[in-house]
Amino acid sequence: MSLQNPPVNSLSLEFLTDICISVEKLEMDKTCRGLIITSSLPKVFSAGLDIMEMYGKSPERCGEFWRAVQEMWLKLYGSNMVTIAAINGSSPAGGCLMSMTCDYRIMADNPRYSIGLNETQLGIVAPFWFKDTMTNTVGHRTTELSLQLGQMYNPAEALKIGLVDQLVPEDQVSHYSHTNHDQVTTPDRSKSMMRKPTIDKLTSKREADIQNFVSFITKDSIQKSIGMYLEMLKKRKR
Ligand SMILES: CCCCCCCC/C=C\CC(=O)SCCNC(=O)CCNC(=O)[C@H](O)C(C)(C)COP(=O)(O)OP(=O)(O)OC[C@H]1O[C@@H](n2cnc3c(N)ncnc32)[C@H](O)[C@@H]1OP(=O)(O)O
Repeated sequence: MSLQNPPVNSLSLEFLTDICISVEKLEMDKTCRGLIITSSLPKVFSAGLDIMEMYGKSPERCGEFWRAVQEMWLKLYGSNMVTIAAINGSSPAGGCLMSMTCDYRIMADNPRYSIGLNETQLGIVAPFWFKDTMTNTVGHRTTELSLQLGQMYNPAEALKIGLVDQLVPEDQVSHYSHTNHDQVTTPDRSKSMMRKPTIDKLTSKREADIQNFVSFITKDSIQKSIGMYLEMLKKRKR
């Protein structure tokens, strides 16, 4: 599955819906042995959630958006397929979350790229299931530090903390993803055994999580923080 939503593969409601439909189709296809997620765009795997979906939108629309974010996570984290993230560019926040849903992460060894949960930089606290996914990937202490600082990691740092499993030359990300994928035939029961408690936690609190998100994100103070962050993103370009 090659992500293609220019300019930066931000995860809008529409794009998330497309991703969910694609994953569902693959999941039902008996001939499909697994999934490699990568990006069709240069330099960016995914810029994470589309910030415009969280800025100046109605509570109803925010709720619909958040349900789609949850759905993407539930489908990928709970997938019966062998999943590999071929991270061929930067992958902040929701992009990092998406790659952490996979069984294995291969990243392009380019020091210009970064990966991590940077929500704190937007004045936002990462939701509990973002936090849980990271804890399951890199452990409690590293997650605590990482979330408190909104830390982004270059590929070497990401490898060191176990946020990614392998670094490869930029032009060989696809090759190595396929080679690794071929070595694994089918996920055994240990995958669902390890992930079930985390999945059940969100499933049982899904509606409350949507309500929390909507009331948090529509607060004036949070809207102001997001507005300032958007301004900063645009200024950085000039
Ligand atoms: C109680 C519970 C409450 C829970 C609330 C929690 C909610 C969840 C919160 C966060 C999850 C997220 O995923 S938020 C998104 C975070 N993402 C980022 O901070 C990434 C920001 N982007 C970048 O760092 C860079 O754009 C990049 C490294 C990804 C790519 O850099 P590049 O130089 O190639 O591109 P530009 O920076 O020039 O960007 C091009 C263009 O795209 C716009 N842009 C970038 N990222 C986003 C985004 N995530 N959403 C929407 N738009 C984005 C950027 O502003 C540029 O736009 P213009 O061309 O119009 O200037």
